[in-house]
Amino acid sequence: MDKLSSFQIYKWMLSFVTPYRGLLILLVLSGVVIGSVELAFPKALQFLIDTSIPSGETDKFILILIGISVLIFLMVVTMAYRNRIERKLREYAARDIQWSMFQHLRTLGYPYFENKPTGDTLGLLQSSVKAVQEIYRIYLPSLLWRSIFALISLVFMVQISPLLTGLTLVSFMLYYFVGPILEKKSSQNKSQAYQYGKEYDKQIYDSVSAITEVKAYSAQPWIMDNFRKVHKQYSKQWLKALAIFHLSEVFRRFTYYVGAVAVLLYGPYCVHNGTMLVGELSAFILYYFTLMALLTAIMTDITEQKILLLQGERLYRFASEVPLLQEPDAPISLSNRSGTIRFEGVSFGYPNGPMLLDKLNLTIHQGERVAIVGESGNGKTTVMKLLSRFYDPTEGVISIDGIPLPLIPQSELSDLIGYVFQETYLFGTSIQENIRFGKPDASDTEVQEAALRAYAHEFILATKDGYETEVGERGIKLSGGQKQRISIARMMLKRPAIVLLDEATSALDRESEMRVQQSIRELQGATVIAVAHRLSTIQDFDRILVMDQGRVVEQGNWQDLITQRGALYALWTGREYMDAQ
Ligand SMILES: Nc1ncnc2c1ncn2[C@@H]1O[C@H](COP(=O)(O)OP(=O)(O)OP(=O)(O)O)[C@@H](O)[C@H]1O
Repeated sequence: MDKLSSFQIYKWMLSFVTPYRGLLILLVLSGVVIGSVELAFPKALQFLIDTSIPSGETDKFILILIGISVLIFLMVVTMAYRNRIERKLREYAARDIQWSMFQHLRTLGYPYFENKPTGDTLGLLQSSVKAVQEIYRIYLPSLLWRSIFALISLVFMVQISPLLTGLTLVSFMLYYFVGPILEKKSSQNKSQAYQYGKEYDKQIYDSVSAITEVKAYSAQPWIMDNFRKVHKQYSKQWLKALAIFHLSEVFRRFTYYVGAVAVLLYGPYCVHNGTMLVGELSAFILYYFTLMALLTAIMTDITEQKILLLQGERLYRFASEVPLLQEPDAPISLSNRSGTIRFEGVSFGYPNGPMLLDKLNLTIHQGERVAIVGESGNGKTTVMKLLSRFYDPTEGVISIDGIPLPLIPQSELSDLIGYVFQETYLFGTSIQENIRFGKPDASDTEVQEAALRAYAHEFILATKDGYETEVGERGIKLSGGQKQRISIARMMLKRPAIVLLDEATSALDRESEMRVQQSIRELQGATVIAVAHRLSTIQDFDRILVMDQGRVVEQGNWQDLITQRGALYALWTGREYMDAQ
């Protein structure tokens, strides 16, 4: 993995602020106004001690006080204005980064989700985004105003005594010789602690999402044991990181007071030899303490931001992740027609995996009903995934109506295809909403018609609230067969031109399965491609493809292939017993 500099990451994080540079400029200007007024007080004190008191010119001092009162009023108004623009700036940037990450996640597509644990992605979109948002909400505004105040204080200090200013800054610079070493050590330890924290988040996610398995296997002690181990490492690492962090804090304070002692020793000497007035020294000391408080706070901000940079780096890497599948530059529209599907010399292997499909050639005509059969794990589902363009082939071309898939807009392809997956995912909402997912603008009647055709209507009516029944998280309150029928109803509602059924009826009883098969048969003009292990369900398909080792080794209708006594016959006789069950 390339090493990224903090500057690179910080620049990227700040890019979410640049669209609001107008607000940023206003924020800086208001900071200058507020800082100048606030820091005028030591100057007024200096005038009082050096000029007003010795000369007895109280009129002038009263005039100055009136002037300061006007400025204070101006400052209070500016403060209210500054708070408003600061709020806008930080909330806009925080909103934009969250939205941008979410949008990016969508473009990454299927391969990303299949290869990244969900816990990781959730952690990224929740904790990392939140951490980076703190930069806009806390650190950036405070760094801005602290830097402005520090600069103004420094200007006043130099104006009073450049020599004394140089002397105090030397003590501050002392921190830089030792501070960065401690800070680096601290952030390395915190980085390690974050890694353990990530692992901890992942374990929490896994234990919640696999609650059924945990219960069924009485795995609670095992889970708790793992938790304890990771949590122990996590808290130990944090304690270590914090210890080093506090050591650097102590050292910073030490340098702070070294400077103060230098001012207290050298300042009176300057007054004594007449190079400085008492009022000037008093004002200088006030400016010095203000400046040091600001500089040390800036240092703390920078150190704390460094820790957030680790989260920023995770997000930056995520944002730089190039989608495996790109939208076409010059798309060709299919206009919702399907046509002939062709696989020409298609080879494919999953990233970092062995080759699965080996120069596969396949033609499926519009309206044809084709079943793909074969031993488990030999690539049947993969053929469906490639046709849906979840992945691109390593070699060869897949086309619909002569147009290669990469040239078809992804949204059109999704509209064209209705995929009923091996595992049904239901959202934790009502049955109705879960079916409507297939066509968001469908009427209630359309939803019910789709449910009827998926042979789901009757069981839905038998549930407590009918179509309004909540299915629980991931549909936990429904049986496997019920979930499958809802998933089929979704597809029926969508009425796609190409229907992909991956073991879509495997959890149904015989009667439900026959009814659903009949409805699928009635899908006018649709091309149907089905993967099935229960061979009895595909006997009336127009064509059966038998796959072995990434190739189609046999194809034809049921009768011909069984008579031929080849690969299908071998599968059939091997599975007769299973089918009879
Ligand atoms: N996302 C993935 N990353 C890596 N390997 C994968 C991925 N998905 C599937 N595989 C592997 O690819 C091979 C083929 O999987 P596929 O799901 O296409 O088989 P299948 O013929 O449909 O199996 P089954 O009949 O059991 O559903 C399997 O060995 C599987 O482990």
